[in-house]
Amino acid sequence: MLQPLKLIDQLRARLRETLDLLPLDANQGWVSLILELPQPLAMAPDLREVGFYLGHAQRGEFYAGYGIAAQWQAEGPGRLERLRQVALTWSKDWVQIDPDETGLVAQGLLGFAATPRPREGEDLPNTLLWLPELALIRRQDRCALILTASRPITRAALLHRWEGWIARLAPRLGVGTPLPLPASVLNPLRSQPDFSDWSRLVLAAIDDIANSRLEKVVICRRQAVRGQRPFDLERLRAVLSESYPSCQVIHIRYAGSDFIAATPERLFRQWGDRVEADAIAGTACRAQDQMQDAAIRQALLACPKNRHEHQVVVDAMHAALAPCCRALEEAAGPQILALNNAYHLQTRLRGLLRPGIDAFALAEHLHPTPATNGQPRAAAADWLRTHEPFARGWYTGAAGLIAPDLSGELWVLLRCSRIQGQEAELYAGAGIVAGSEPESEWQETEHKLAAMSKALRFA
Ligand SMILES: C=C(O[C@@H]1C=C(C(=O)O)C=C[C@H]1O)C(=O)O
Repeated sequence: MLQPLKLIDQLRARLRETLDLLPLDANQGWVSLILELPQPLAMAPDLREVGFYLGHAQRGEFYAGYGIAAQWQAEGPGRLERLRQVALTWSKDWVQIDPDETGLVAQGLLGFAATPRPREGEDLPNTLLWLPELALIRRQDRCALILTASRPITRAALLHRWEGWIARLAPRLGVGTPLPLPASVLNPLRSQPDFSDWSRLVLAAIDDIANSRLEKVVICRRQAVRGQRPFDLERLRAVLSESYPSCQVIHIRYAGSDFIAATPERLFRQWGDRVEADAIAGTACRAQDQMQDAAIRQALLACPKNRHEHQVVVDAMHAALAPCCRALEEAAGPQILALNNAYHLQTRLRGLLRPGIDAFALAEHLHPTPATNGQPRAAAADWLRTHEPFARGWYTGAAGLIAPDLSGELWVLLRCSRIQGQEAELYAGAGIVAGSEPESEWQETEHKLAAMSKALRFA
């Protein structure tokens, strides 16, 4: 890695060399400058200000955004369509200059809460589309810095802002990935619902399933914990990436609140006229012992209750995608998705899209799937609104990157936590179908909560 000072000088010089390429006319819109970084980065630093981070260790990718060049918010029915209308202007109003021919593009973050109706106690906007002022991107071995601003803007103002970002970022680029701290103790605070209310909820759901009002509903818990030191989010990102390399680590810091997830569940990826979506439902906790672990895997594949719970999700996602696609197929399955701590059943759907179907339209059709809400969709949402004792916020919502051509990839926000200083609120849920039992579903949520709580102990 270059010495920080040298890097600052190099980036400043490149900025001054390339600034004249930017069209700073009086037109409204945005402008981005993409500058290649001389060496691949191991990680994206947390500059401790408003920003977001999406990283996938196995793919060797991250996209970190800092500051706000532009943002749009929406809520209520039609929330995604309203933001889609904004993003449709990107292709003509967002000029991106890539003088180093990196082939990388500036993207926006799209994120949204579980339901379009905001509820009290939610601290992130219900639906948010966000262009950061500075982004660090890594794809395979290629790394770039992307600077973005709203137009019109003068060259002098741009230089001042962007040099400021480079000065703040460059000294942090040479610093390696933070190591886990010695394990500390987490004290559990309240769980909403507690076990007895949980049992009542699960039994009520099973009743409504027996009465054919529902086929499946996903009931969730919120568990508060207190650590012995303020959590270090940069370290937490590193611990989560190391522990769950196939998961997408998503960190959003906005309006003084930190939301972080390490999710195994990709809602979809869309590029050109293609879409891939993953149905993930059906869970078993893994064992240390290899023989026992192999038996758990086989038992999950053969378990009628889990297969049914999974199939409900596959069928609903198939039905949701069908109107968007001119061809749609699902892989033979289900397959096993193996995480460090759990096995899930997974089925991949692949489709060829009809013209005009972009990432916003796919999000609108697909979200929420019965993996996190239930089936039928509206009945399950009503049931949860009247029964669940807290606002889910962004938990079971989705987030991901959207490119200027409105293609993108969204991840379901699971295995996540809202963090404030030394306290964290963790979320987890379990799918209830005929044959579910309160005790084992509670154990499943305990296990899912542990994915985040274990990592928090080292941060
Ligand atoms: C709801 C959660 O997970 C979802 C529910 C699953 C299940 O019930 O088997 C499995 C994966 C996720 O789709 C969660 O992690 O909180």
